Amino acid sequence: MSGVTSPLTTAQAQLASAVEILGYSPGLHEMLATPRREMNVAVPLRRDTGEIVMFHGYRVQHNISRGPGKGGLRYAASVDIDEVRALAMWMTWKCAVVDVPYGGAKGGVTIEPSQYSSAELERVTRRYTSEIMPIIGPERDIMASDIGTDEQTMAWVMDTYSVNLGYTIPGVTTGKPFAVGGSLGRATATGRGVVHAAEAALAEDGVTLPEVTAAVQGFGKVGSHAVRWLHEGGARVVAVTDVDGGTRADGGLDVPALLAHRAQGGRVADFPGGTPVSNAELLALDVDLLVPAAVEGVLDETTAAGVKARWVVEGANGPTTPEGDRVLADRGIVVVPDILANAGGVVVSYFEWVQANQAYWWTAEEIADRLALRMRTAYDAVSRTAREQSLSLRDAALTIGVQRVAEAHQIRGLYP
Ligand SMILES: NC(=O)c1ccc[n+]([C@@H]2O[C@H](COP(=O)([O-])OP(=O)(O)OC[C@H]3O[C@@H](n4cnc5c(N)ncnc54)[C@H](O)[C@@H]3O)[C@@H](O)[C@H]2O)c1
Repeated sequence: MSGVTSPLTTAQAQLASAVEILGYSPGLHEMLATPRREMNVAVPLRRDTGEIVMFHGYRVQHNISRGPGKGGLRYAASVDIDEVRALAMWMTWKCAVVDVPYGGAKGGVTIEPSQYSSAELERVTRRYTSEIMPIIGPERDIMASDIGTDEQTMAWVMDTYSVNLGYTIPGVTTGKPFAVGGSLGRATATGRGVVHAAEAALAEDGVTLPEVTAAVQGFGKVGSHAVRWLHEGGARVVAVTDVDGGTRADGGLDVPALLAHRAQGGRVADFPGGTPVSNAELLALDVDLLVPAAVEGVLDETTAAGVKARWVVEGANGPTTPEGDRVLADRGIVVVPDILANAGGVVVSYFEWVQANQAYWWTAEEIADRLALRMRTAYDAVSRTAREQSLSLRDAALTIGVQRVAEAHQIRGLYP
């Protein structure tokens, strides 16, 4: 992590850059920068031992001009209101870039989930959900999983919301298990979308997946599926890390064996089919494609200078600081930005919400085809804008997203 540039500073600098390109007034800039609603809640937990501990939780609706708020729920020790504000702002631009009818939101609880039992996490989730009930709902703000939360967390949120209102409302969360109104293909969607974005970026240089080597940081809900789809697409995945470090094999990791090792509870760093590699080493490996899919701020001025990859495809939100961005751009490295590259998750979340609201479920093939089409359409629009206006892919994506949100503001008018 950079330690210098916080996620909120990064998000604000990115917005400022888009506003400058678009020539917007200071007033409109401020309106776009300011979250519409924020909720700060206390989350007391009775531990399994009977002891009471207090946590803090947040829900930020950065913008709701294009539709209900949409965004994940993060459980991590790093969570604070500013991190949630940054993540909510990125959701606003992301939903606009892939043109799903949502605003941007995010939630978080400052808790290290690995330190608590499943029963404790269930109680934290139900209490947090009850506290933010007034501002969430399928037409208000729809939650999904993020770092430290999963399908089970989303089922608890949906159940708590539904029980309190007296009937089942699957559309209040996405990323739920299929048995309670989830969508086929949601669990793998973000990773799959990352690979669609990578393929589109490579294709601009006439390169295909089987011709490239790749390194992926993060082996969670995004990283593990990105690794899987990269492998299935023919790329040679040579290194993977998670929070404890990772594994490397220059001839290519045996990805099915790594996924099986992980599924059995093994640490990536202990995978017998590779040699150890640290997170810092992974970022500087001599590979074609680098996919940071873990946490914010890992590519700063210093680490960006060591990147040897030709393409960086951002699976994580905010993995590159503005200083890191400048270094990568100066070195001619193509960065496919987070709000485009990892948007596959929110695209299939949108499909899940649509299916839940109409109580009619689509096939896995329909979902995969529609996801691929959305990612391709969004990539092409961003790439075209970048070419026509001589912008980076990041500035092009931000410009498209910010412009769509500003347009919604302008058409709706300022009340009163
Ligand atoms: N889950 C989604 O659908 C989704 C969608 C879009 C963006 N994202 C973003 O992708 C990133 C990862 O989310 P996720 O859902 O996969 O979370 P996750 O909790 O499932 O996985 C996180 C992974 O990152 C690793 N990690 C944590 N801290 C690290 C560190 N300091 N250095 C290296 N690795 C570290 C963990 O070990 C784990 O492998 C986040 O930035 C998240 O906001 C997630």
